Amino acid sequence: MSSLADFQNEIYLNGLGDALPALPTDLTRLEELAGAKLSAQAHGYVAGSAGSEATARANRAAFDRWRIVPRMLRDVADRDLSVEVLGTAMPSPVLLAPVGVQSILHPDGELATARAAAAAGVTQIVSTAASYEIEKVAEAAGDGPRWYQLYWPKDRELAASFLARAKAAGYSALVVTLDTFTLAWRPRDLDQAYLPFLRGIGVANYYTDPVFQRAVGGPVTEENRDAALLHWVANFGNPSLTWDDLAWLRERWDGPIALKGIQHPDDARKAVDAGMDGVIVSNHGGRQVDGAIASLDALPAVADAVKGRAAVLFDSGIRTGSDVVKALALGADAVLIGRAYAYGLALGGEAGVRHVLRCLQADLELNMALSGLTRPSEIDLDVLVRDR
Ligand SMILES: Cc1cc2nc3c(=O)[nH]c(=O)nc-3n(C[C@H](O)[C@H](O)[C@H](O)COP(=O)(O)O)c2cc1C
Ligand SMILES: O=C(O)C(=O)c1ccccc1
Repeated sequence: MSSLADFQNEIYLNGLGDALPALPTDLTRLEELAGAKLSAQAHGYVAGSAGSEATARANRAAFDRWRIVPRMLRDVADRDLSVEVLGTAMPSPVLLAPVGVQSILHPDGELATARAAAAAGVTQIVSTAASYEIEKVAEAAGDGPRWYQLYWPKDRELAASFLARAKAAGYSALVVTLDTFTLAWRPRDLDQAYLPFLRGIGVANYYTDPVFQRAVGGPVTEENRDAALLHWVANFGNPSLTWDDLAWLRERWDGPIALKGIQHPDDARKAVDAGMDGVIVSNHGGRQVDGAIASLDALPAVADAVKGRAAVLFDSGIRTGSDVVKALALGADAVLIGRAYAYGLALGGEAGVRHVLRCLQADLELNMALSGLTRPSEIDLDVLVRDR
């Protein structure tokens, strides 16, 4: 019996703002509140997307074109939202997407997120561009489930070092992000000439790495700081990678691997052919290709192409429980949230992320139960109609 929905009664009985953070329970309202709290630069970085932000808007609009058709009298008393994805047990089909540079949101950054995720048993995907070293994030997570997200650097030795460190620190699965070998045209950041890395945020996992240090002639200090930054810029991404390069990765990581940024069914098939265990249907929250298809619209064809052969995860635009139901109905096994928890972190640190997780999971369970659904495995296309 799931207890994720108990949060609803807890709020009614005790209220928000006493023991619980006084944050809205409608997670779509967090962005605006975070805007009032964060610097214009940090808010622009997180809330912003690529170009005219057409894809970011399309991501949200796509959810609105589907409607859930609730079913009655189905005995939904016994509910269980738990799933297992890539060998990891989860209380619900919700994970925390890799979000780098979290110290621009809150001084405790990924450490606060790790504590909140671990307390909920929710899987945190930790970015190569985290503001804290992945070993320290792992320590904050304790027994909490964690996956590692690789930004595949040009230097193969550095990539190998990242993988070895992630393995040693207990990250159980690998997520390889393909859609961001370089940052897109992002007007909000360009207009403010703002990049976290130029301020030394998001480079901790590079600067403390022995392979990186060898390349810049020792530990990064005041003296070689500019050289280190140039080396980071030159190495962050590799635009010349092809599908053939995945064999190298497959040989060096013995756990599950998922490719993030898949939008075309042929790419999903190629991922399976290359021995990958999962795909993450994502357009990076609209932050990369402006004018790209809404991620939800890309999901059904990708799921059709590989379902049963690979885990299908989804992100870009998830804000509510009904969004999760729709993504699962359209073929996802689980979803990732990005900005939703990033704003929680900005507004309330660890408690803010915990709040977001509790709200989203309670909303999801109630939405499912009231629709006649007790388990994620019951959610399929029959649950939805296209809104005309
Ligand atoms: C501030 C910010 C930083 C991000 N950093 C990373 C990252 O380091 N690695 C990565 O794979 N994706 C990164 N993403 C993309 C997220 O993993 C995810 O794909 C996206 O946020 C999903 O869309 P949503 O924000 O609408 O949930 C980032 C997103 C944001 C908003
Ligand atoms: O901003 C992003 O979307 C992103 O993915 C990223 C890339 C490098 C470092 C930090 C975040």
